[in-house]
Order: sequence, then structure tokens, then C-alpha cells
Amino acid sequence: MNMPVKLSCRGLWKVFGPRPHAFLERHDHRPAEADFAASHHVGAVRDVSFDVHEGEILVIMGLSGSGKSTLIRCLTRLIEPTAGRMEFENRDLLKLSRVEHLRLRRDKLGMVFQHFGLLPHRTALDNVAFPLEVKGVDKEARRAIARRYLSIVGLDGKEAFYPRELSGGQKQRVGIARSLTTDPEIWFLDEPFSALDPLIRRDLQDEFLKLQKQLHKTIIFITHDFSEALRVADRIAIMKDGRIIQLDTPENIVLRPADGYVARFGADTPKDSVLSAGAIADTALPERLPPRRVYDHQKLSDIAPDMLLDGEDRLVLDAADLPAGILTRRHLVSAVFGGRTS
Ligand SMILES: Nc1ncnc2c1ncn2[C@@H]1O[C@H](COP(=O)(O)OP(=O)(O)OP(=O)(O)O)[C@@H](O)[C@H]1O
Repeated sequence: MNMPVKLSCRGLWKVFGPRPHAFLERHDHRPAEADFAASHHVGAVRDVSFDVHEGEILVIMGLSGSGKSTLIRCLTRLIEPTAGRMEFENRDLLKLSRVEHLRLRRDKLGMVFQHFGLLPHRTALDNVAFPLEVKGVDKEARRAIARRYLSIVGLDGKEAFYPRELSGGQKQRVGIARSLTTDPEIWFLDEPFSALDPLIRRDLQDEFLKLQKQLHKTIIFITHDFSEALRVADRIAIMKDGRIIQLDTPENIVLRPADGYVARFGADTPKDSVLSAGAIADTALPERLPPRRVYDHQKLSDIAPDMLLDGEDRLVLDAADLPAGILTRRHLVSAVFGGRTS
């Protein structure tokens, strides 16, 4: 990935218990499982390191209790990590003063949580405008901005509604609009759609992806729903017992899982829903290029029906519309029906 790193963490730990710092020191930052239990400490986040690149959606995924929320709360410094380093735009986050950090959180970070957290006695418009009010933006200006974001999330006409008059999906959209008003540099979403029923959830995922196409935010998105992770992620970090077990593209998580825990998430996922044309294209271009084209990011599940019907190869184009390879019918059939692809 060529984009600059926006946020990074190295060797991040969050230990809960009576003496977390002393505990980590005593065990040389490598406590064994038995050490935690013996001293009544919990290793909620254990030696986590990763980079998030500008414009990327990094999904953090794992079973309940694997440490996702604790990790995101450390990254936003709602809680203090026990050890490790975090950098935001190459600035050492843990060296910022409390005031500097509050300013950073207010101006550069956006957060959306699963329980909408709207103010019940304020209209949708004034809920969305709230962060701007905190920043001291005057009433007319903040309402104009809030109106624009309500419109972006599809809530035109609902400006004067109170939270109790909105559906769950609409409330979540208000939350999303509110978190965007300050134009955050990095956007944290902690299970943003999990309180919603499956159909609305899918709609909001689609809208979220559309929104991201316009806004190009750097996003850390938490979910415990693997199909949601596959839909929205550029890369997925799989957590277990506080550690990141694998951080990889959705394709590799499904096709090349690091261990049985990761494999279980992908076990029910049809291969063609994660494999893209670019992943199996033959990069040696023939003299005569096939007339029909597909893009390298298109999933085989979208391409296969047409290709199987007409039986013709496809020219695979990259994002710059340049030829990246050929997708042959034989490759397609073996990828979709033949199990392994390489
Ligand atoms: N304040 C706390 N004190 C002690 N242990 C805690 C505290 N907060 C979290 N934990 C423990 O840390 C571990 C990770 O919890 P966390 O909430 O980060 O998991 P999660 O992956 O977000 O789970 P879920 O999907 O259920 O929200 C759990 O074992 C939890 O019990």
C-alpha cells in the first residue's frame, strides 16, 4: 500500500488489574497466560502493532472479549494504554499533554458507537451540530454544516425530529452525520450497525461505502460480524485474546488463514465472494486482447454469471484503466468451483 501511514501503534498493551505496569515489567513485557491468572491481571490488548494508511478502512474483528473495544479505546485514548507507542501523523500520541490530546480528539478524530448516544432533548439537526457548538462555531454556520451532513446521510426533512421520533437506522445516521461534522482525519466506528436489523444493516453498510467513496476517510471499523468485515474492509485484523493473529486483505484471510481460529471465520464464505479478478488474472497479455473488460477489483461472484454464459475471456483493467491481465474462463471455473486457486 502506497498511501502514507496515518496512525500506527507498536507493542501496545492494556492490562487491567491491581498493578498493570509492575506486572508487565516483572515479566519483561512477555507474560505467559498462567502469569495473568496467577496475579489477577487481564491482558485485554497484548503487544499489538499495526499501521493504518490514509484513506484505508481497517476492520478489527474478533469474538466477544477478544479486545476490540479496549484497543479502540486505547487508540482514542479514552483509556491509557499500559505500554507501547502510538503515532498519529508521525506525532507521538502518548507524549501529548491532556489539553493537546483533547484538542486532537475534538478536531481530528471522529467516533461512532453502537448505541447512538444522541441527546434526547435535541432535534436531529441540533444533535448533529453539537460538536460544532462545543468548538464555538456560531449558530447559523453550525446549522448549515449540520444540514449538509444530514442530507449526505439521507435524512433531508428529518432535521426537526427528536431521537424518539426516529428509527434505529435513522438514529445511527444522525450519529454518523454528527461524527462527520468536524471533518475528522481518522474515523473510529465501534460496531456502528450492530444494533440494527439485518436488512437495515446492509443498507447502511452500502451507504457507508458510498460515503467513503466521497470522503476518503481513514477508518478503523470494529465488528464481530465477518460478512460485514468482508464487505467494508480494505484489510482485516483478526484479534484473539488481546492479540492480532492475522492482519491481511479479506482475500488472504479467507484463502490463506494463519490458523484454525481465523479459518473458522472464513469457513462458510464462498471463495468467489472474496476473490477479485485481479487476484487470479494471467498477467501475460496475448497479442489480441479480448473485447470484453472487467476491473481488477471486481469480485468473481459478480463476473462469473456473465462469463459462464458467454464463455469469453475478459481483459482485466486496473484502476487507471490500463490492462493488468487476462481472466480466462478456465481460471474462473477453477477458482469458483475448484477450491484452491494457486
Ligand atoms: N475495565 C476492565 N477491567 C477488567 N477487565 C476488563 C475491563 N474492560 C475489559 N476487560 C476485559 O478485557 C477483555 C477484552 O474486552 P473488550 O471489551 O475489549 O472485548 P471486545 O472484543 O470488544 O468484546 P465485545 O465484542 O463483547 O464488545 C475481556 O476479557 C474483558 O473482560
